[in-house]
Amino acid sequence: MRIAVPNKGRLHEPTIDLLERAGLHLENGADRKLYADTVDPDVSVLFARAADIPEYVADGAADMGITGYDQVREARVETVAELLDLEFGRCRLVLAAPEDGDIGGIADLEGGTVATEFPNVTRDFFADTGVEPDIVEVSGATELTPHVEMADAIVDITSTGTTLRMNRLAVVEEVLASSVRLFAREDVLEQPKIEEVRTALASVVQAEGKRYLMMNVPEDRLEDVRDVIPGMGGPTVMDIADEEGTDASGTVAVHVVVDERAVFETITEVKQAGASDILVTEIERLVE
Ligand SMILES: Nc1ncnc2c1ncn2[C@@H]1O[C@H](COP(=O)(O)OP(=O)(O)OP(=O)(O)O)[C@@H](O)[C@H]1O
Ligand SMILES: O=P(O)(O)OC[C@H]1O[C@H](OP(=O)(O)OP(=O)(O)O)[C@H](O)[C@@H]1O
Ligand SMILES: [Mg+2]
Repeated sequence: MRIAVPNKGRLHEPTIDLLERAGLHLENGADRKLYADTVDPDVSVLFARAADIPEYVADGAADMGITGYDQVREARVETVAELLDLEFGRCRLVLAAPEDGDIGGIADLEGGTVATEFPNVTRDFFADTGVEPDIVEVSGATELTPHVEMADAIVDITSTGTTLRMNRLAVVEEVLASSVRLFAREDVLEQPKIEEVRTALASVVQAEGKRYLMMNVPEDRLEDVRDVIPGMGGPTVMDIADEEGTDASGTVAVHVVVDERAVFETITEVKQAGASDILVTEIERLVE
């Protein structure tokens, strides 16, 4: 089983990091080779350009792929299926035009020109609108084209909006929302390894933004503590043995997974409800 992953650019590092955290440590691949092995003898990695990955998977050079949804859509591959949203590399493809120009809406582009690195996505977008501008494919610096009379508008990636602003361009319409996805070729979907890899990566995504809380609670305050815990699926409650090894301590240990954003409030509330010795830890993986 081979996974194609970005060889450079902004998706490379986070993708490698995700594989590592999922337990798929890379081996023999640190020196910018084309392939790397992983600790799992049945899983190897192929490094490719983010834009080429969907095609590599469709053609059989790899079985699974990790790249932006925008690239999957642009490649128009029909034989791959999405398995998982990896929830990083979030960005939008937008139709944008000069702030002070005459393009205020899609209709203003009839007979006009749109420059983009994503001609297929752009064509599909306009096909639904009934407006038919010329589409010019460029391979970078798309934001400059409206200022050198090459195009009336562009379809390009934005996330913080800085690049658009710097080039005095304003969003006319959103074309596509993207994030990085795990996908596989349809003819290998039934292979058990695919599900193993999906589960491992999903466990990392699941753990992101979650914290593990442990605390001691007097048995007679347990209900009060339980009432203020927002945990997923309810807390785990365990007896604590006292010095003689019997469980007569009257105290229980409560463990719970909570959303990172709820940690601060939860600590205050469980403390008021009688909990003590509260411990907060990160979660590496969470297999559901
Ligand atoms: N500003 C951004 N914020 C978030 N995600 C982005 C941003 N720019 C690009 N991406 C995502 O990363 C993918 C690859 O972009 P990146 O810039 O890393 O590669 P690239 O420009 O194709 O690299 P290269 O051309 O050097 O191979 C995009 O298809 C998109 O999914
Ligand atoms: O909304 P922003 O946060 O400004 O991000 C948008 C920019 O990010 C990407 O470029 P990147 O930085 O990857 O450079 P590249 O053109 O070399 O790929 C994209 O092509 C935009 O130009
Ligand atoms: Mg880029």
